[in-house]
Amino acid sequence: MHPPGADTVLVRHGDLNTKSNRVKRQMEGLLIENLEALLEDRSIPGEVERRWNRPLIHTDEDAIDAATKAAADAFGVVSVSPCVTTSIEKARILEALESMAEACYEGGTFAVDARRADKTLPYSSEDLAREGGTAIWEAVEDEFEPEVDLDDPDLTFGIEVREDIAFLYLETVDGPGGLPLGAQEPVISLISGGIDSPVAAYEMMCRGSPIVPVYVDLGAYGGIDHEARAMETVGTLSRYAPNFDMPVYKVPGGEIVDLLVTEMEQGRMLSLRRFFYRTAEVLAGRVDAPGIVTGEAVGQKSSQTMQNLAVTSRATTLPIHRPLLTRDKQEIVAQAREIDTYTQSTINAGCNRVAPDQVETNARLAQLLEHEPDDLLERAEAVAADAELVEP
Ligand SMILES: Nc1ncnc2c1ncn2[C@@H]1O[C@H](COP(=O)(O)OP(=O)(O)OP(=O)(O)O)[C@@H](O)[C@H]1O
Repeated sequence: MHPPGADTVLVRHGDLNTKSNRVKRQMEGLLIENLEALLEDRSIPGEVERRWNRPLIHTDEDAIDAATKAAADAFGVVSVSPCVTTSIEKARILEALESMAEACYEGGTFAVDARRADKTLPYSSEDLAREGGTAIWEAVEDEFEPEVDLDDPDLTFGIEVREDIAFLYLETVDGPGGLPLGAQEPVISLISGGIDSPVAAYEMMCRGSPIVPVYVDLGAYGGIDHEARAMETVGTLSRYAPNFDMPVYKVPGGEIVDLLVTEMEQGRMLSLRRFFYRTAEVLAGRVDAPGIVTGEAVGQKSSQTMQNLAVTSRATTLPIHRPLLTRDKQEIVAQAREIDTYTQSTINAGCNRVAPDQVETNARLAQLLEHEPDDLLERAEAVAADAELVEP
């Protein structure tokens, strides 16, 4: 809930505070560009201002909720609050609290959470909290029986006093945290369109790495819905980063999958992963990406046992990042719902089964190479060269 008249979004970032001043300023600049792009993409009126170390979005009350949501979608943002602002005079702050209480308090417990940046002010945070609490109480006591609960209040009146302006708010919306997108090098993101890989890609974006999505077309083993699923999830991810182009490299993998299915029984799924990684490595060279990200998690599938991951990873010299490595499926599903990729990921893609009846859970590279087509990785390089770029 925003207070009446709210026209400013206070944006808080976390990890940037551990950086040197120079890096911090550079990353704040990126965050501001990303916030501006999100506002523009969603047609939300607003100006982003860099003040102290907090970006502020100035907008109008009609757009405040949409601006709050957009800011909470920006990577690097820890939390945001839609605020009214006043001068830093204590009397003005108390008046604003009274008005907020009259308009928004509907009974139940409340608390005041006050902070001030300037320690030379003639009042302390405790003064503000105590006197603010009294002001709120007196504003509503005729109509309600107000009760203060500092541990688990129904409504928190937030006050943040900076050098020359005070922000007042009733709501703090969590952002994804991490670093602003663009703060790190890009990463090749192997996207199948299933539940896991879009979440893994999102996690890398959250650490500042733009993703370069790669989808391997499985030919007769995939199908039109399989591809649509992958493209749509990338489309959803790109809405978090409208100022970053995210065309998908579509790799024609049908012939190779067919070859693996007809020529290999034991270890087929592992060779398929090796094919994916080598393809990703070739494309990484093209876009100067120093790593690959996948949605794999230890033990989630037979191809993802510790031993199998060790063997498949040998197909590339690039690091393979697996942000979901230790996550439970339930947790991944919950995150997919939160970031809005779940529905697309669960479209029935009707793909034909590539997995053999007998799965390998404890592969050794030497044995796998005995069964794998000799030229698999060269073939992977050739099809990667034929990849076409598709807009999601
Ligand atoms: N057709 C594909 N194109 C590109 N990458 C793929 C494709 N299929 C799988 N991958 C990549 O390989 C990883 C492992 O795939 P696999 O199907 O074994 O696992 P998964 O855990 O079900 O992943 P997902 O839910 O993302 O499909 C995926 O997370 C993804 O990064």
